[in-house]
Amino acid sequence: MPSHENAAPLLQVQSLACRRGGRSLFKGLSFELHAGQALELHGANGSGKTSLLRLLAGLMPAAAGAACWQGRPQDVAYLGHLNGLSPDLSALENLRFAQQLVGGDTAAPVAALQDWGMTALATRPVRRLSQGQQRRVALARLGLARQRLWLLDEPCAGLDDAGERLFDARLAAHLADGGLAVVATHQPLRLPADRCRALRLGQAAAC
Ligand SMILES: Nc1ncnc2c1ncn2[C@@H]1O[C@H](COP(=O)(O)OP(=O)(O)OP(=O)(O)O)[C@@H](O)[C@H]1O
Repeated sequence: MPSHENAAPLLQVQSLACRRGGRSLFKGLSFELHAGQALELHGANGSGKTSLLRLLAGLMPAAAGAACWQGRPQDVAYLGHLNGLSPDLSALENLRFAQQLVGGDTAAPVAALQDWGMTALATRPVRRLSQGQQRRVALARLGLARQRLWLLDEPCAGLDDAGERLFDARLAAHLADGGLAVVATHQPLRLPADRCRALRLGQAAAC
């Protein structure tokens, strides 16, 4: 990263190994990420992208090696395949609940839903939103806590073209603000080359 290249990396992964179901998914995995950088994770179904994100989020233990985050633990946001929204609450109620947990600007949930083109649907129960609309709500919530490290699993799943462009803009702004991201994706991220690196995990689709 131009302005952060000489700074110490904020995320350091050293010789990381992961086993699931008695099988080795990867081992000897090492990389570093600086402020303003994203790492895109590629690989076949079952190659271990979600597992790596869960390791980085501290949701499962590594078989060997270490992932060291230099920031505060609460500065890490994980968005998995599931959106983690309360289906009986509206989009706005979900975001207001999330905002109350972190404090800060009480107007932010309304603004976040507006940013994601969800104003007209803000008061509809989440269970009555489409998959793509629910993903938009989850991504709108992601920006509320202003966590520095984003761990995202197929963030654009279900999004239409306009939604993907919104995601591109939000991710670029997050990185420009000194944030970091590790993103499992089957599509290349549309980021400037100096912002983004790629890592491909081993083949495992039929394992
Ligand atoms: N709870 C579990 N217990 C045991 N093995 C699991 C569990 N969850 C996943 N696995 C196995 O771990 C391997 C890696 O799964 P993972 O979800 O990390 O892959 P992925 O690269 O994210 O796949 P996809 O592209 O399909 O989302 C798979 O072979 C899967 O069968």
